Amino acid sequence: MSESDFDFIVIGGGSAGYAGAATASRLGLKTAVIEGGPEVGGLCILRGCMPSKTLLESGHRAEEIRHAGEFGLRAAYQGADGAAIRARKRKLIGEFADHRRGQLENGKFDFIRGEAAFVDAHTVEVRLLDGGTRTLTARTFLIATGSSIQWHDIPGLRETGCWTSDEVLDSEHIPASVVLLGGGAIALELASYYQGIGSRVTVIQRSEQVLKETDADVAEELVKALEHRGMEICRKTKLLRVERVGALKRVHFFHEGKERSIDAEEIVYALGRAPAIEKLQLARAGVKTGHHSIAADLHQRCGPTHIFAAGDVCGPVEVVHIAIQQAEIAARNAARTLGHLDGAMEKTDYRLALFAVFTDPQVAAVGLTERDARKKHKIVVAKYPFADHGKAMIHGSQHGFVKLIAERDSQQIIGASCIGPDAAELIHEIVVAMHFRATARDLMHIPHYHPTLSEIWTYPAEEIAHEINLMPP
Ligand SMILES: Cc1cc2nc3c(=O)[nH]c(=O)nc-3n(C[C@H](O)[C@H](O)[C@H](O)COP(=O)(O)OP(=O)(O)OC[C@H]3O[C@@H](n4cnc5c(N)ncnc54)[C@H](O)[C@@H]3O)c2cc1C
Ligand SMILES: NC(=O)c1ccc[n+]([C@@H]2O[C@H](COP(=O)([O-])OP(=O)(O)OC[C@H]3O[C@@H](n4cnc5c(N)ncnc54)[C@H](O)[C@@H]3O)[C@@H](O)[C@H]2O)c1
Repeated sequence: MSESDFDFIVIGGGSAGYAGAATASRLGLKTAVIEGGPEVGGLCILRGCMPSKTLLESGHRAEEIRHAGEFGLRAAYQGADGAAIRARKRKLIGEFADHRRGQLENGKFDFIRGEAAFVDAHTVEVRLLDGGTRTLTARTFLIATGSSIQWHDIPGLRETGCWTSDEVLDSEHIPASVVLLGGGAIALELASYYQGIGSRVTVIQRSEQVLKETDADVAEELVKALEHRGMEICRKTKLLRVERVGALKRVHFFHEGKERSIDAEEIVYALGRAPAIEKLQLARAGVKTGHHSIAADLHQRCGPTHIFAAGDVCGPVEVVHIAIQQAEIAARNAARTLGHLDGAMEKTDYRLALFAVFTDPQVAAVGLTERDARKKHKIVVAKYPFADHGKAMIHGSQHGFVKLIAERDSQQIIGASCIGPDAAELIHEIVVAMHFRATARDLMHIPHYHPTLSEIWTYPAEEIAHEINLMPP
């Protein structure tokens, strides 16, 4: 059966897909969302941000209990109850997923459960989850199919078995020892959780720097802080093979010029994710792909002018707020293409790109890294350590710093990083400042309550203002 006449079909009902559909239907576009997963909710809710942050909260609280003595309190950490941690996670995720299902089924657009593939540039065929197929046509499309785990060939891994973030997030068993493969956000957040609740944790990262998205000094400080908590982080490694040895799993790798091996109860594979495009038959629609990903332009178009993409499926940054921003822009640009909205086509603006990692301590950054800023601008950079900041000292924080980057001529803040307590919250002050194109001097003059963690930003702001010679003598 062929049905016609959608203005906007969204493939994928995750964060990007829902945001795109909600925007399009508000603009009066006849919209359908096609969701092919067995569960409704998308990665963020079901197996990404929300479950991982729920677990991390338990790890963080365990760490606080361990430090109770420092604050004059008698408390002893007696271990974690994996079943209770999972039950809390399942309850919260169930509520978030129910809410998302309600939003998708509220009748503002058609919500179709099935897996879509292009037949041609205006037609998709949907293999319905409850059997049969449907053929749908539309004048514009949004591809928002997200990502899946990218498997690298590591000898012995398949036979030995391993966990991915999916298993970690839904297991009631807490392994006594864990080896995490990879040094990205997923590996380090899960490592931080396990370290917190008391597992012995080793991280094996290929290159020298963990968290490639950040500056080297930030990544280095994170390694120092995590190692201080007792974690082993091996960098500049080459994975060789994996095998089972009795009840344990053994990872062989090159490190510091020699072959080493580490035994652990479980291996957690976190070597990256890849765009989920293999089932979409993109060539039939003329969609541009590059290096196994969809090549979307700043209008979120990906080849044909009526096909847009948003979220993990196209990158360049695989985080939720960017997925939502791209999808909303794509929906508005689709409405413009169809004459439902006036004005020039919008472009996605990455000036305020944000990144946060919820390790203990947290890492967060906005705008340009120092590495990229140096390539493009004349800059002034200032840092201030939490170890020298009154409220952070009261807080018991020993590690971390804030870093502010300003463009020398315009004096505008063009980037910032923070590693330390509540970094993912603290960074938002700089997001707002950068949104209004504030200078370091503006930031220095904005009132900050004392004593707060937030007032730490005024120190690098003051240093930059001095250095740019804006301060009165
Ligand atoms: C462990 C983990 C922790 C994370 N933590 C954070 C965090 O703290 N903060 C943050 O910002 N980001 C985090 N992320 C990343 C974040 O989850 C993703 O960037 C975001 O969820 C991507 O949204 P999306 O809409 O692009 O994709 P998804 O939410 O994956 O949605 C894609 C949807 O498309 C469906 N689909 C796929 N193919 C088809 C098809 N052919 N037909 C129909 N439907 C299809 C899928 O079933 C899925 O529901 C984390 C990721 C992981 C794995
Ligand atoms: N807090 C957050 O916002 C958050 C949390 C989790 C995930 N995410 C998103 O999910 C996506 C996937 O995260 P990820 O951590 O899986 O991927 P990633 O690509 O960020 O990290 C993978 C890491 O594995 C390393 N690696 C690759 N091959 C290796 C090998 N053979 N040996 C050792 N190390 C190797 C890489 O150098 C890299 O550090 C990211 O894009 C991230 O943005 C975001």
